[in-house]
Amino acid sequence: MGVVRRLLHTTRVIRARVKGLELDPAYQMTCGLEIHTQLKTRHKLFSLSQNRFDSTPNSNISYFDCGLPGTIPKLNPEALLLSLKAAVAMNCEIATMSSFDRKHYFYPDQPLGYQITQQFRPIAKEGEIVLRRDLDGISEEYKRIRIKQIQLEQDTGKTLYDSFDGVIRIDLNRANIPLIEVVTEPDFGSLHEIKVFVKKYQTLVRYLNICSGDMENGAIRIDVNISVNGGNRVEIKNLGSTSEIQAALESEYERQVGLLKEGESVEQETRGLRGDKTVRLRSKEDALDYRYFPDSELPLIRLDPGITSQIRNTIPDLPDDMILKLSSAPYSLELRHAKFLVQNQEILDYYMKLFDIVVNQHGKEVKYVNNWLIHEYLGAFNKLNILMDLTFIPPETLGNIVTLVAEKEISTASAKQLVLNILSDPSDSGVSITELIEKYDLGQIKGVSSDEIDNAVAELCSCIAEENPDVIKKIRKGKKKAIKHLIGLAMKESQGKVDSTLIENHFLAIINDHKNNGE
Ligand SMILES: Nc1ncnc2c1ncn2[C@@H]1O[C@H](COP(=O)(O)OP(=O)(O)OP(=O)(O)O)[C@@H](O)[C@H]1O
Ligand SMILES: [Mg+2]
Ligand SMILES: [Mg+2]
Repeated sequence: MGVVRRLLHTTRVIRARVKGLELDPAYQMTCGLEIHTQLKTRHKLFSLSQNRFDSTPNSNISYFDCGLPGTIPKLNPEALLLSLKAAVAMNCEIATMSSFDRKHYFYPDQPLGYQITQQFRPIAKEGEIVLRRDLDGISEEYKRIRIKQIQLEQDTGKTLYDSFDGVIRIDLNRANIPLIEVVTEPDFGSLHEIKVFVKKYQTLVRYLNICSGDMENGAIRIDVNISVNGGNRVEIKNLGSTSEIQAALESEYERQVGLLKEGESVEQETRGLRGDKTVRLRSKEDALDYRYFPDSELPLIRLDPGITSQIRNTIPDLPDDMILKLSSAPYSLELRHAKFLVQNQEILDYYMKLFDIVVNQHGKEVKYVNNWLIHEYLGAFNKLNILMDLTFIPPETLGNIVTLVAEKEISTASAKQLVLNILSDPSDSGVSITELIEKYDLGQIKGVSSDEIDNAVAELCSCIAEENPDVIKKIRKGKKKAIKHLIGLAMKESQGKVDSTLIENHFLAIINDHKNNGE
């Protein structure tokens, strides 16, 4: 449902998102991001516990996740593979030799007393994500956001502060879930660029099946670093939505500009977002404070020098290439629809199958595929207010229906009705289309000559026109869209069995006639 709403209201949502932080040209803002991304593996990073976010607290843990002495980490190769896919997709240089380090700090949800991460030799560095005016709506033609590095690391557990009457509880289900931390260079100059980047990053990781991409359950969490006019950077930790990023940037930019206007300097520190204001958590630790040192229990990761091209062969066209491909021939989708499909893999797969059936196998025009999938089928879920589930009408069945429409075996109105009927009555799902057409009496009128149909439609249309003189007047005065109302009435009377273009032509003739008569 959500996706359909998102599609049908795209322009409105984008407009709402663009407004925000107003920058003072005398105070230039510079930002960089650290993006913690949970990898979609079956198991955790260094143990065999399951990687899921929806279990009862402390039910998905092993001795290693709890930090019990004597347990030893073993790297999950699936996590390594996903981090490499991310690296290749961001055009990074993959390290043929990387290693793990311990980052020491005390926190109750991190029982080992350190986090295993990659401080000295990360898995990948020096990549980029390119923002584009045509696809991302930025003001410059291209804007390159450099990726400084990608490191593979463990997530921590969760400290639960609320709901226990002043008692703090710890849930270790999240401890040791694999993450990549993607660190950008400080290349962002506006909130809009950050929002566009985050959206693009989310699409990329979802599309490659690296991460669920859901910010609402913490699969992506972002630290924003911000400085003004070359001053110290302040890091705002753990932002879980674009609106939190917006609030953090607005509040922090205003705070730093305020300090500079008073002639004071900005201290390098770590802050958090409370409500819509940033608050100080601590002064920024130096690498020294963490006592980083190599993890002696984990061997080096050595990779074949040909690894980049091997991984590249396993990943499909990247989202931008796919969007460009879908918005040109033979697919010819509107740009916003192409983007929507790339953001929703399941619908994209469905589209490709439907395209194959309707265009390749039955030789019909692509407009039938584009219109029937996006407006009619997806729109029908919206209309009936039911959760989107593409299995209701498999692509083969919708392909059949669409082909029948293209061949004028059934009218558009009948086919729309058929789609709605199948969605409203799931027992129809298994029944053949021919039987359904019969069951609902939706076929075109057979055994009657086209002249006879034409005469009947002419009569019907003039009756309707006579009963609705106000509408006819409106149309004559230039409100051309009002003709839809008349067509709707005629379709209803004819139970959708007559082609709507035929009805429209008759009404146009009547309207012109009225005009000619000077009425
Ligand atoms: N002058 C600056 N203004 C704003 N952001 C900056 C500036 N210089 C660096 N940054 C950003 O600060 C971030 C530094 O992240 P990095 O992970 O390298 O170090 P860290 O924050 O010290 O480490 P961690 O928080 O992981 O312990 C990057 O996103 C980078 O783009
Ligand atoms: Mg970092
Ligand atoms: Mg940081």
